[in-house]
This record gives sequence, C-alpha cells and structure tokens, in this order.
Amino acid sequence: MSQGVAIIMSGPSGAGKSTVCHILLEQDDKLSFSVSCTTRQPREGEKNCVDYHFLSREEFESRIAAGDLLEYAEVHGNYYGTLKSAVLDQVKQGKSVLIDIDVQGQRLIRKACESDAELASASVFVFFAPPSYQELESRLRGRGTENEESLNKRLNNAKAELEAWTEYDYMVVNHQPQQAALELKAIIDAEKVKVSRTDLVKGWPYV
Ligand SMILES: Nc1ncnc2c1ncn2[C@@H]1O[C@H](COP(=O)(O)OP(=O)(O)OP(=O)(O)O)[C@@H](O)[C@H]1O
Ligand SMILES: Nc1nc2c(ncn2[C@@H]2O[C@H](COP(=O)(O)O)[C@@H](O)[C@H]2O)c(=O)[nH]1
Repeated sequence: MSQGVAIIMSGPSGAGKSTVCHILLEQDDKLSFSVSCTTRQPREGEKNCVDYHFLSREEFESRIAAGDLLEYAEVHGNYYGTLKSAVLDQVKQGKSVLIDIDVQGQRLIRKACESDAELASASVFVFFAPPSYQELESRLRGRGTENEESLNKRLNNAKAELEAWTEYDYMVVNHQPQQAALELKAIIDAEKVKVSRTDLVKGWPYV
C-alpha cells in the first residue's frame, strides 16, 4: 500500500482555505480533513467534531498535557491544535489528509518532521494566498463572521502570514475556488506518485 500524503495548508484568514478544502472533500472520498481542536466559539452553522472539536481552555490544556496534539498555537487570540490521531493514523492507512493550520503550526510540524521520518516523508506544505490584500479584506468582511476588532486582528496577522510563503513547497493563489481546487488536486496527485511514496508493483523492474 502506498503511503498517504499529509497536505499542510496555511495562508491568511479569508484566503479561502476552507472553501477549497470543502470542494475537494466533496469530490474525493479517499481524502480526509484533519478536524482541529479549538477554544474559539462555534460560528453559526459550524458543527462540533465536523468543523472543529470545540473545547474549553481547560479541555484544550488537558489535550496538550496528554500529548494528543501534533502541534498547537495561539491564533487570533484562541488556541488551535492538530490531533495526532487525525493525521498519523490516516497517513499510515495510505490515506491523504488536508490539514488547515496557521504558519506557526506549519513551523511546528516541520520541527516534528526532524525526529519523525514517517511524518517527514508524508508531509507536503502548500501556501494559500488571496489575489491581493484588498481582496482578502473584502472576503473576510463578506464572510460576516468577524466583528471590527477580530477582523482587524486577522488582517494585521495576515501581513506576517503573507511573508511566510517562501517556507512552503507550493503556492496556490485563490482567484477562483474551483480553479484553486484543481491546482490543489494536481499537487496532491503529483505528490502521491512521487517515487519516494510509490509502492513497487510485483516483479518490478520486470527484467
Ligand atoms: N476565490 C474566491 N473568490 C471570492 N470569494 C471567495 C473565494 N474563495 C473563498 N471566498 C469566500 O471568502 C470567504 C473566506 O473564505 P474561507 O472561509 O474559505 O477562508 P479561510 O482561508 O478558510 O479562512 P480562515 O483561515 O479564517 O478559516 C468566504 O466567505 C468564502 O466564501
Ligand atoms: N496552528 C493551528 N492553526 C489552525 C488549526 N486549525 C485552524 N487553524 C488556523 O486558525 C486560523 C483561524 O481559523 P478560523 O476557523 O477561526 O477562521 C486559520 O488560519 C487556520 O488555518 C490548528 O489545528 N493549528
């Protein structure tokens, strides 16, 4: 069985990561989504254990203490963290998993890769960018989830996040969600057939 790919995606809030993940998840039932833990309040329509595991600060801290998290960070004033089980189990079973995390979380996964060869060989880092800063602001306002204070916090944090793009293996500029989904799919498909991840067919090289 070939190894799965862990697609670590970051980009500023409002770039369209969740939108594009949803498009791909609907198209490919072999792809899974790493449901993160967060102390943020659920938004209207968000479901516990589907969009996030919504936890109190105490619950989140006991997850940290139990060693359940692959990485965690304080993002826009709340804790967010990736469950080891959401990533490592999937990859071991040959499945690919989309991991939507911020730039700090991406750096922590890179660090974890230094001492985890399996994670390192599964990981692909994709930066997600909006076409412009103005468009980012307009998308974030248009989403209608933020008050003026949290919107400004996210837009301010976006400046540092946008500068981190050179740390990634790939860059997707989200002009249009379907096109961005196609680009992300092309990255995943190419990564799946990398020689380092491909099982040899029986009898290879036949001669
Ligand atoms: N290419 C696009 N053109 C116009 N609007 C878009 C595009 N992609 C996403 N959007 C819209 O922009 C808003 C932000 O998108 P989304 O919530 O997917 O961003 P995100 O990067 O996941 O944000 P966060 O990091 O806060 O979770 C949503 O209202 C979404 O419908
Ligand atoms: N370091 C981590 N960052 C995460 C994780 N899950 C989500 N995120 C990032 O948080 C922001 C804000 O998300 P929102 O849902 O409140 O809009 C976003 O940029 C995500 O990428 C995580 O597990 N670890």
